[in-house]
Amino acid sequence: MNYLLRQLSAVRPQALQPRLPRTNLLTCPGATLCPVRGYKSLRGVYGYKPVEPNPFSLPEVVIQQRAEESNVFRFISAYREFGHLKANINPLAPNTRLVPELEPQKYGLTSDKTYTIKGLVAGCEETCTLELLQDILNQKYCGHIGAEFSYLPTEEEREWFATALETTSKEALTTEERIKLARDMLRSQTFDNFLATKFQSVKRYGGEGAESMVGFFTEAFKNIAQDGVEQAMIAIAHRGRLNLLTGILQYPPVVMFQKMKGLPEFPPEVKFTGDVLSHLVNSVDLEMGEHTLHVTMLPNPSHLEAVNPVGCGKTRARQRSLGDGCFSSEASARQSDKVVCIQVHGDAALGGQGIMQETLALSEAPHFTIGGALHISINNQVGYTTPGERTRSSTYCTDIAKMCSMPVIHVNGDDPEAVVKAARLAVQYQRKFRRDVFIDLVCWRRWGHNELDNPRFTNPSMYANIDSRRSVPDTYADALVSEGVLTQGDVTKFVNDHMSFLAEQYKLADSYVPKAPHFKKQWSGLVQAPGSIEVWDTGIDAASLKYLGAKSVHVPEGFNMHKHLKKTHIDTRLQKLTDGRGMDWATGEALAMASLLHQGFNIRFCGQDVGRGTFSQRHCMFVDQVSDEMYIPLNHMSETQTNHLEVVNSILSEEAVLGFEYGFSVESPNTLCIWEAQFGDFFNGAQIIIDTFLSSGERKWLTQSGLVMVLPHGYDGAGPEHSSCHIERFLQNCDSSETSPDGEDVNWGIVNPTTPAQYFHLLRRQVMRNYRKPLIIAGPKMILRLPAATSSLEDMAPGTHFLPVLGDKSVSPDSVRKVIFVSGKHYYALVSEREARGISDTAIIRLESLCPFPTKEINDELIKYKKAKTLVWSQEEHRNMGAWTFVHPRFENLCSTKLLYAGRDVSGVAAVGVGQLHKQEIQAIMDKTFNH
Ligand SMILES: Cc1ncc(C[n+]2csc(CCOP(=O)(O)OP(=O)(O)O)c2C)c(N)n1
Repeated sequence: MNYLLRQLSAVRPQALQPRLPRTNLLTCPGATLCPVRGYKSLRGVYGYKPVEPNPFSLPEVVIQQRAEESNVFRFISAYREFGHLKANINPLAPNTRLVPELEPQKYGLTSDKTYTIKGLVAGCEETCTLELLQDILNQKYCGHIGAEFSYLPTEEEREWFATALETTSKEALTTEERIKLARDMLRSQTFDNFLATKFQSVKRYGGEGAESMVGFFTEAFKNIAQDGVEQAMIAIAHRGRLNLLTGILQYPPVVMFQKMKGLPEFPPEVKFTGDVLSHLVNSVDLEMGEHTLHVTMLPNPSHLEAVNPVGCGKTRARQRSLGDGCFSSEASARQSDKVVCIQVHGDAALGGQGIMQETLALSEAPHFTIGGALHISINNQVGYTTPGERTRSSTYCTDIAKMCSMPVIHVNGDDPEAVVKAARLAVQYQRKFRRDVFIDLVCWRRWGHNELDNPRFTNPSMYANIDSRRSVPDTYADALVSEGVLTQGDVTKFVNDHMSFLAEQYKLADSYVPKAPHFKKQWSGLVQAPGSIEVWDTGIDAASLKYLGAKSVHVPEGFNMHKHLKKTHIDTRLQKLTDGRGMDWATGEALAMASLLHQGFNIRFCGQDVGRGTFSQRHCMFVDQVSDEMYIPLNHMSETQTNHLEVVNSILSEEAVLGFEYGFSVESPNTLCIWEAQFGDFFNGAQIIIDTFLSSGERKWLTQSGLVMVLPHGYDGAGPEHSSCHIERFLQNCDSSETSPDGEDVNWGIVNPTTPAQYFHLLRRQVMRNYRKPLIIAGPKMILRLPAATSSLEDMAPGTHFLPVLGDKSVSPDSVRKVIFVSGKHYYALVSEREARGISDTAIIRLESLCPFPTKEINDELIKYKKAKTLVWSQEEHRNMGAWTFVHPRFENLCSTKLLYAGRDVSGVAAVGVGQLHKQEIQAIMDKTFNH
């Protein structure tokens, strides 16, 4: 067996050395508390941009002009609100819609008069006729750009948007910009054509019909870089992804080609399973004139829109690491606004996937805000085979944006210059107001869902129309040629040059050797997890723990503490720390967090109501009972504290929030990221994130995450829901072997700890190891305060660590005839029952770790009980649930042990909803366990 005991001092990599040496902890004066900063801690402002009094007011002269021409202004306002309905944004059909709100007679305007529009429409000084006014407004509001902004939350935003939109329509692109636009689109088209010839059976989800999206990207990159943004984070699905990667993000086509030939993207020495072509990524520095913009494209799963909250979480983590202080925060952990998240949607996915509702709901919520994202919907008016109008109930695929009053700019994708202008406008808005903004790029799709798919079976007339169309790049190039901006020779050269480049790359594909992944920047010092089992010393001396524990409940003078909390939480904790024993779960957790903060790690603890704790157990933040101010003691441990606990009482979402936390964790390996479900079973709302990122991300993309999921679990009569965290589903989703002992290189850890000290060690180990693995913790409910489930400071002392198996010290091995194996809080029920039945020949052994499966530790226990005749697995879950189906084959194969089963029968429901039945079932489990 490959089993290795590692001492922390011997193996802790240099890069992860705590910034405060351990000796600092030892010299902390356990009894005296350092003075703390003032606690005016900006309730609800943590992570927000500073709220300033809105200085905006319309100039007097404008108010007067509007008053004088109030009917004209009402008419103009109608265009601002409804003009988009008349705009020519659909390249496949002219807009013939009648918009009654835009009829001038409704505003008392007639053709026989002239009207003063000075000050009412940007850039217009004229006095004009109704017809001229209509022309001006139609041109500004109903051309190839139509925008929705009348619902923006402030007058300043609405006024700004109207002026910006009215001005945008006038701005022309420079000759240089136009040539670049033509060249970029021709390259995109050439890339698609090249693949169509060389890889006819490859699904590339090409950009044909949507090539003007490259205009959006280049313009957005240029504009944000000019505004001082240093990085862009792109969350994108399949459509046009490869074009973007090779065309703009400098992804070497050779790597893509070798992948298309079926070869792996990583070298053979790394443990990985790889991913499909349409999920490839790149991270690159783009030179944008005087500015450099670092652009990162995230790996994504096929599950559409799932990547968006992940992109937001990763963006926030990067903003935190760059912290230049744009966003203020509770404990002076600062957040930069130098990173912009760009989310690329499909129209059907955007209209249908609920995760977008959740993601947008995060956009301005404390602890989640990233200063506004740029969104673009590649609206090709069809989803797979389903025509656009059947993919939603709303007018536009972007209507979800209105949920959070975000502006939407609809643009005709056949007009690439309009797309560039739309991008400019979107960036200007995002930079000015740091809010999300959407572009709806209305375009079409040349082929089926992929290039092997025939779209004409289901959308014949649409495709008759599309088949008759010349491509957007060709049409645009033709226009520039006819205007004399380009020659036909220039166009041919653009195409040929790119074709030659691709052909060269193609030749290199067979001899290309994939590069070994390496851990860079914040990942330096980390490695892939070893194939053996390691033990990390995560203990801390008692004096330091007492000091830190006292800090965890310390509030400044003058803080109005809730009286009950003072008695039951603070005084009790202080007393237990003094005694050195009786530590409850929340104390173990607080000690783990305090020590990690002290040792140079940040912590982000997220979930619904985590600050107080669902079971009113945690109280890692206190609220002043007079002022409502929030105070987090662990952020005020000393004057010089540099690391922080971000207590994230999240919105009521599981999927987007977990995605966000995953994104944060992959960006920030030295932050302990914890997501706690309100009750364990609520994780199922986030199943897509769990399956496609958390459990599989490292295997697919070599991306490590140390995210901890705490899932309160346990049968306590609470009914079908709230009882089970369905640990069987996590076990089914792990790659622990049934036939050979696991190493640390399993895809994730799954544990069911039964003491605060075990939990303490797990949390500490999570960031102290030199690799990251997601950790699933079946968390406590009733044992949060169970006297039998407490720990002493000795259990956390130097030299101690997480124990994958807890043996039974209460029995003498020679007298044992039966061994019961159990995992989780059911242990305490078994111990009570054994006592009640007066049994003395039965040992009860706890499996605290399920994955990696603790083969060695189980065998070590089994060896002690040579006279045992009966070996039982006892669980409170149903037979088809809990850990039974997982442990059963492993006990047989790895421990040569046949176990009897004692637990609930199979069921399709997690737990009964009738108290009497619940009790009967428990009795039956106890009888089976002890009578076997
Ligand atoms: C959550 C989810 N459901 C179903 C699918 C299967 N699927 C792949 S692409 C697609 C259509 C997407 O349409 P749209 O969002 O308009 O993007 P487009 O492919 O047209 O660019 C569907 C249904 C998926 N990938 N993800």
